[in-house]
Amino acid sequence: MVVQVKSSAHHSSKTMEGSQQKVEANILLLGAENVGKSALTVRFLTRRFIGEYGDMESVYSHSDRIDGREICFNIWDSLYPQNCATPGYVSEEQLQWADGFILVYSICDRASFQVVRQLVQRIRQARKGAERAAPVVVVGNKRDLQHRRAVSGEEGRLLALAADCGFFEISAAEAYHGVLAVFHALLELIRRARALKKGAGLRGIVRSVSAVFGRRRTE
Ligand SMILES: Nc1nc2c(ncn2[C@@H]2O[C@H](COP(=O)(O)OP(=O)(O)OP(=O)(O)O)[C@@H](O)[C@H]2O)c(=O)[nH]1
Repeated sequence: MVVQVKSSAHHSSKTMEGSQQKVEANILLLGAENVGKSALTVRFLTRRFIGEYGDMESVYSHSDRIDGREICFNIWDSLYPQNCATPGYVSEEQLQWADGFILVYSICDRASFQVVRQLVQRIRQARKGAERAAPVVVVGNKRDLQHRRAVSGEEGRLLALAADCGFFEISAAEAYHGVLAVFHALLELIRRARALKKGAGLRGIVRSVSAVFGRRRTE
């Protein structure tokens, strides 16, 4: 697989959490064709919506200062394989690379929602037995197209809740702030997962999702 690196930033070294060193987060965007993965990525990187994005698979690096700390986002804007025979396909390389996942569907496209459902299962299965569940945020994009809605907000929310994922409905076309919230929420989940890595396991990441998304759980 050919992946373009769109900046000079390093992609391999993960710096230490808990110090003032730069924090690096590898974020993988997955989802069916045409759901707006590139639109989300470009919105986050440039604050702009440009309309047409081509079909290049790319990794971008983007540094930002959040809460006084420098964060380097490495963002892999993937292409879903055409005529894919494996539902919810994610390559081993992608699973190994990613610290966190943004799974995108279009609220106008029920088939794309099913792809996200399969992707959630695949990611959860792949990390089964790992000491922590992978941080995942599910995104219903194209919220501006209400008249063409095919997936309710409730369905998206339930899917995310059932799999302990974050959830947002946004419009990459209309606004920057929803896109920013998606990346920042995933970063927070990644940071908490790293902090909990030693010992807390799945219970810890479930609590993290609850904390970041304000969900109350009975134990
Ligand atoms: N109305 C509307 N259109 C959007 C939105 N986000 C993306 N689009 C449009 O949807 C189309 C597909 O967007 P892309 O970002 O290329 O989607 P993608 O998931 O990267 O597509 P692939 O490259 O095929 O995987 C483009 O025409 C975008 O302009 C949105 O929030 N609202």
